[in-house]
Amino acid sequence: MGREFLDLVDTREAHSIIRSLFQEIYHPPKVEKINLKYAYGRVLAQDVKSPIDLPPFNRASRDGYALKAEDTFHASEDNPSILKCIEVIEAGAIPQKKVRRGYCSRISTGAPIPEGADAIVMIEYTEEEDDNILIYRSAYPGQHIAPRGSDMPKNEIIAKKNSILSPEKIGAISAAGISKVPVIAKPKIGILSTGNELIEPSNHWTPGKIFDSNSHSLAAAVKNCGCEPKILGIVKDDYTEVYKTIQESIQECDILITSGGTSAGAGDMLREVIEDIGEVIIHGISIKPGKPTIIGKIDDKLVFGLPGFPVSALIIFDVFLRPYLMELSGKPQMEHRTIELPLARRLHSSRGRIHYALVKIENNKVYPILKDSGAITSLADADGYIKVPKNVEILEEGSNVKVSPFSQ
Ligand SMILES: Nc1nc2c(c(=O)[nH]1)N[C@H]1C(S)=C(S)[C@@H](COP(=O)(O)OP(=O)(O)OC[C@H]3O[C@@H](n4cnc5c(N)ncnc54)[C@H](O)[C@@H]3O)O[C@H]1N2
Ligand code: MOO
Repeated sequence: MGREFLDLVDTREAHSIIRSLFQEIYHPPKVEKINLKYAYGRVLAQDVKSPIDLPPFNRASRDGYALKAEDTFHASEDNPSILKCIEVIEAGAIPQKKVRRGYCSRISTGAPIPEGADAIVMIEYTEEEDDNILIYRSAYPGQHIAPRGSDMPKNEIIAKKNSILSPEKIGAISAAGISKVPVIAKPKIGILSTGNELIEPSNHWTPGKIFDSNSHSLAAAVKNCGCEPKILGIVKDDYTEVYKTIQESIQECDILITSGGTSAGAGDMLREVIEDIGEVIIHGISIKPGKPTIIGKIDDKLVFGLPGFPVSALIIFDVFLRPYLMELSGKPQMEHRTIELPLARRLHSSRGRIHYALVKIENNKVYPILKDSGAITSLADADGYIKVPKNVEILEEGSNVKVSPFSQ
């Protein structure tokens, strides 16, 4: 007998080991400063405060005349106030003249309010007649003026640590004159497929070969967790090649995910390679599918050896990587919601391992997908999975089950 995974750990123990490894290796998360241009969707690593008052000066919020409100108190359509215009202030200009009683300045929206003025009357309620400006409406002090700091005073928090940079937040940050923001660095996740039978989907099929689907499904799942996947390609079941590739690629990423070669087959040497370069922490989890999963550590980085079967690889990713990767990238995790519905037909499970059974939901009933872990179509059909406890062998038709949907 080979030295394959004889010491299975149960899922709870596996979670507890993974949680402490992430805590030990990847905390606190790496932070990088990036240009606001690239910040959409990223997670802020610190509070961002405004270094200035916003608006930075008392600002006109309408086109019209800046004046003293008291000059207009009795103004009406029949009895306009008559003022003299002393200046025209465009947005971006600096007012040169003080507005005194009996005078006004023509002003554009966004321009600074001249000294002495305390209100704006909109251009629609005025008329220019010879040298005079006729004001047909009264104004109250402060009318159509956005005072300095009224939008956001200096040092106020614009966006909080851990918030996701939305278009609105990016707008507010740039309005404060900030062009770079500290964000949580996206963890780089290397993805390597192992197997002599594998070829790229872009290659021509030849007998005995299988298109590599794990690289692509795992890369998408990694992205969905807010991390950056790096597809490293396919490596043959050859000790030296696997050794060299893992040793080199671990340098370029924070976590390495491999698929295939975890089991007891002739070409399965992943365990040996990880042991020779670093250490194997777990080999074998009491879960179905995914039993031969390997978790190891190389150069203080984690390596997850997922089983080659596409269903097994994705289920193990979902159960043992997704929650930790999301936490690492700062991506908010939705509450793990499940949908409770009756089972459409009886489901047999194997005793002794927690069974994650793929299911489809139709007409408010849960249909188990009865293909094996190698069937990629079972994934494409599945809406999610149900968790069958390890001591349960049969779930009867009609019994209520909780479905964990794949896309949260
Ligand atoms: N004697 C035993 N055989 C197997 C056992 C066992 O306990 N004793 N466990 C079975 C279980 S359970 C699983 S799961 C698989 C896991 O095997 P490996 O991780 O070694 O995976 P491979 O043998 O390399 O591949 C399995 C299967 O998946 C296909 N595959 C692999 N990589 C990809 C990929 N990137 N894209 C698409 N398909 C892939 C591969 O062609 C195989 O068909 O072992 C069982 N055997
Ligand atoms: O553990 Mo394997 O992944 O059952 O199919």
